[in-house]
Amino acid sequence: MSGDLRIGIAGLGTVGGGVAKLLRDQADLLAARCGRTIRVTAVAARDKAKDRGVDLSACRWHDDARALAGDPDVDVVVELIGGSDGVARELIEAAIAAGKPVVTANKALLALHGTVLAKAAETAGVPLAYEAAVAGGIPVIKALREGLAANRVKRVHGILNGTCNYILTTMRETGREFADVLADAQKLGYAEADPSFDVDGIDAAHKLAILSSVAFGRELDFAGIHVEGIRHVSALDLAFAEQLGYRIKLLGIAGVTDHGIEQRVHPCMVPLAAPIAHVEGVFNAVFVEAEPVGNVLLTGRGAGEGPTASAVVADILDIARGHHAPVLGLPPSRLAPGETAPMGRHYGAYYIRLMVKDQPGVIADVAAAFRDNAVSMESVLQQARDPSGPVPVVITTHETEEAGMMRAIQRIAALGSVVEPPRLIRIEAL
Ligand SMILES: NC(=O)c1ccc[n+]([C@@H]2O[C@H](COP(=O)([O-])OP(=O)(O)OC[C@H]3O[C@@H](n4cnc5c(N)ncnc54)[C@H](O)[C@@H]3O)[C@@H](O)[C@H]2O)c1
Ligand SMILES: N[C@@H](CCO)C(=O)O
Ligand code: NA
Repeated sequence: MSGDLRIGIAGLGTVGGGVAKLLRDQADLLAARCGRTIRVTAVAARDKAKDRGVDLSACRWHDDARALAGDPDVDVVVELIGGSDGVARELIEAAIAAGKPVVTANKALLALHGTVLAKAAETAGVPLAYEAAVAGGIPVIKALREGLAANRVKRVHGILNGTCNYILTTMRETGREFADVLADAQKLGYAEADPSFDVDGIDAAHKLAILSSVAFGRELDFAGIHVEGIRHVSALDLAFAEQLGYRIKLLGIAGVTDHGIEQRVHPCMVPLAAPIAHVEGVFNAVFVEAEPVGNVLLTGRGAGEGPTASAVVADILDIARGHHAPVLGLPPSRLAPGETAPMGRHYGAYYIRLMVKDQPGVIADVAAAFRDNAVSMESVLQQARDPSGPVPVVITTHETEEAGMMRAIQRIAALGSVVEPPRLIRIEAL
């Protein structure tokens, strides 16, 4: 493919608008870097009159985004609509069938259908590029698929959702409430169209499924991921964590274990000594442990117009240059099956937050429940906050056998002096 590279963009929202602006603003730099002029020739977007800060009046406007696949003036289809099925999926399938390269930022679609789409793209001999789908502007897919391709990856973990990291950071720094800070993240264009995907950990799990596939050479298995979100993390937990020398982060963790590949997304107590504890705001981070390279930490903005547009346009440049790596890092026939090992949380250290009545013997009852189930407590913090209300009590444990921990928690939850369900956050020694 030579001459001008003609782009069709579906979706002109936060990311699509940013891509159109970046292609306009950096046209000369991009042409110099790939030896071709890249121009937008067709778009499909709702609300044609909406001002996106870029003049697209010369483009062909399609009412049906799927028509971009058959548009003779489009060489590359860029899908920035979102959604794990429907038009986004049909557009990508039609583009591949038409022999057109595809660039997408759609982690939901790839997490659920990425293996099938990768096989279709490889069969058709066309690129399916998705750098923007994982960790926004951080080039983590290219790092794993190219820069680290000579390594065996043992574990990847990271902060994969900018909205949650922005919420946890801002709540801790300002004391503002969850709902208030989430509204900010939406205004800033960080959150998904349905923000429950962010706060319930689903978006991070979408990305972890893709990361795991590329890192460990296996088919995607989103359904196998253990997922918890951040709704139950309170301002109290954030303050206690700081006092105890931790930061609370929503982490995605995938690693090779003796019973297969484990994949999990949940809030974690991260020691302040760990670099990832200091990745704040909308920033993401991906920590790769591999041989022979050792540890690699990549960090950058994981959401927002500019960082995401940067990743989308990088994929367009690769296509302009004729770069074409296997979609998931390996030819589909070489991918291992995707099934995920059951959650191997047999041992772990935990932070437990209780809300108890201010009455004699409460701590003794709690301690007895832990003692009788062989759970070793490391620290106990009790701070009377509201004289008329329940008292927060925070306990951290040493590494302990999880079954005993769960028996102790059940016994504690049944105590008449415990007025709310105990809240647990796993302490991750990263
Ligand atoms: N916002 C981010 O920081 C970010 C980062 C990485 C990846 N993504 C992904 O990029 C994609 C787009 O995200 P966004 O933040 O730009 O969302 P958005 O809601 O701002 O934009 C999506 C746009 O697509 C339009 N649209 C929806 N259905 C359409 C259809 N059938 N035909 C034409 N237009 C249609 C909507 O009107 C909207 O303008 C999603 O898959 C998202 O998960 C977003
Ligand atoms: N809603 C996503 C956008 C980037 O994928 C996030 O907050 O990380
Ligand atoms: Na990325």
